[in-house]
Amino acid sequence: MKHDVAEMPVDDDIAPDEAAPDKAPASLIPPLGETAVLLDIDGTLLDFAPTPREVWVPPELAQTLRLLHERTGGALALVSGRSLNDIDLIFAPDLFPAIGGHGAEMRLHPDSEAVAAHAPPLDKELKRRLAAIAKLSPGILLEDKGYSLALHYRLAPHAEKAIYEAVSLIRADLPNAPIEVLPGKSVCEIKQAGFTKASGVLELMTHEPFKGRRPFFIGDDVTDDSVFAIMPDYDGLSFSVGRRAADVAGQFGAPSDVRAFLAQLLDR
Ligand SMILES: O=P(O)(O)OC[C@H]1O[C@H](O[C@H]2O[C@H](CO)[C@@H](O)[C@H](O)[C@H]2O)[C@H](O)[C@@H](O)[C@@H]1O
Repeated sequence: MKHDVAEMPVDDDIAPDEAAPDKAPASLIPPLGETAVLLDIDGTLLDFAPTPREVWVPPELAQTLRLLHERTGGALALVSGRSLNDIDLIFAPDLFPAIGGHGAEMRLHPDSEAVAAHAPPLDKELKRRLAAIAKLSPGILLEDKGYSLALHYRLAPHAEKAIYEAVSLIRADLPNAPIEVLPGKSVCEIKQAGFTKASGVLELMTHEPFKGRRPFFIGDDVTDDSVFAIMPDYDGLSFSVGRRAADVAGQFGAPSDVRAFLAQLLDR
């Protein structure tokens, strides 16, 4: 069966575009007191790991994020497909402002509760049917975020086609269900419709301390494209990682380059 273009999985081994600069000059970024720093997590700040729980936050990165958060007056946010709960476990003991679940959740200050939970949980019966897809092969991992379910196949790459076919069949049975399929890097995620990372950022930017600042966003995945597209609305900038995306001011080769760039912003 042919995948819908919008549902095609994403290759995370795409070679960086040789014609594009492989680094973003720190001089493009306004002084930190005027900037909002918006950062995707997996594949941008952190190297990919075989499973979602195996990622590692280098201590130098944690320190860089703490200092950037402080020097921007709190205007640093993680913008992730992960749930807020998961983000907090990964970066523990640090807490940062964050948009989680591709825009389903948002927290403006490290010590505040989530101010927006835009998504109801996925229908239980639907979730059961989707979860059964994991039985197609050993190595397929389920990640349940409540408002979405992710089927990870990094450990079972041969199962990619079968997963997308099984998801398509379930969707065909439920043409009116308010859900969408989000292809990611070695993951197929089925989420409630009606929110994206961009809708999360649009809301975030209406609140202090983000309001009125010039943001920059760094991301690697197709789910980050929606945020790249809205940065010009704020006179902001976007940078991609590992690929040349539309609307970006530059690109990084790998997460290690992003980490070095962020540290460099503190030295100016
Ligand atoms: O928006 P992001 O912060 O980039 O999050 C995207 C997804 O990241 C996680 O999955 C990905 O990273 C895992 C760890 O490296 C990797 O094993 C997996 O193959 C990747 O798809 C996370 O588990 C998802 O919930 C996020 O949506």
